Amino acid sequence: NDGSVTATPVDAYDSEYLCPVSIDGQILALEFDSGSSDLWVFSTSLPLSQQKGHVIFDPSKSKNWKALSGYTWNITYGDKSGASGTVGTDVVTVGGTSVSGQAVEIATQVSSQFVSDTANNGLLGLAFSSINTVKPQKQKTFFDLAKPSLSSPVFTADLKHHAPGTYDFGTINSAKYTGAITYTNVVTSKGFWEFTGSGYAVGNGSFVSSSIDAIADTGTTLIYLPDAVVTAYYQQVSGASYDSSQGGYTFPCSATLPNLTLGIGSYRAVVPGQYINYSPRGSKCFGGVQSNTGIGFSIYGDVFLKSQFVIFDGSSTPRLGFASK
Ligand SMILES: O[C@H](COCc1ccccc1F)CN1CCCC1
Repeated sequence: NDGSVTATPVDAYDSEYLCPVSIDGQILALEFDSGSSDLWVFSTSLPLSQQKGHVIFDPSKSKNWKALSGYTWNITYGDKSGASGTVGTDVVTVGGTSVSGQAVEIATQVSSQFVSDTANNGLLGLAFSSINTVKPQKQKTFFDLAKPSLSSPVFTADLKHHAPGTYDFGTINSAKYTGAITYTNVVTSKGFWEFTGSGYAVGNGSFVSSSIDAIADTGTTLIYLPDAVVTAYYQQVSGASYDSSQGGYTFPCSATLPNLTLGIGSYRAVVPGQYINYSPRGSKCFGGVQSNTGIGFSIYGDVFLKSQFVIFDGSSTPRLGFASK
């Protein structure tokens, strides 16, 4: 049974998007993350100080809860945030899509970034199950468990700028995009939705062909690209500079930002310049495009994804589809 769920920006900067998820009737707002593969929740097993302000899952109140004795999980994300705990299974419903036997990872410890982000009550991972962190046996993602019941083994992301969007499971809603969908192959060896971009253009400048190894990551806020692209971009922004104290490129908040075009095959995905004015930071504004140095690949995060209609095709040959909207 196909489903559709609203993805609501957590703040005025679209720093993350949260979706309501039902765990045997207990509804929590979770961050859908195509860059990881664990479904974990704030729980009654956390210290009270870490529970404060969050919606808490209480397994003792769930009729369908089955503890997995001796199973544990421990995850560290790219931004060094993390969480860990124990595991059970339960019935998990997202929009109209319900799965039973879903591994629900109960947090017994979460890092300070999660404690302070009180709108976020956990994550629903949508990357490949190969990178699920549960031991002694890794567990399947919601998408993997839902696939057999979906009309087609896909989910789509229609995130929006400063507005609620949707994740759909099982169907590609042609009312949500314009023109043709361009598909590109995915490499799953790192467990991510990883693909090769074909190049970039800054503003009305000419397109530069170059292979960009990237992942499509709904759990990452910004776009992280090779230095050559990032310097070329901010050269077109008057007053822009790399500010090591802020950890990235900043510019005067009054600056006019050029569009950034990112190639996917022959398709040209246009990120509006205004999406790249991410947020005020100190006396300047912080850029939505930053360097991928230290990450090992590029990340097409929410600043990019919200400019597109994106198909995550989980068929036997996984691929990503992109269309304008
Ligand atoms: O940790 C991510 C952002 O990390 C970016 C990233 C992704 C993949 C590899 C290396 C990286 F730096 C954001 N969190 C994910 C879940 C909560 C927020």
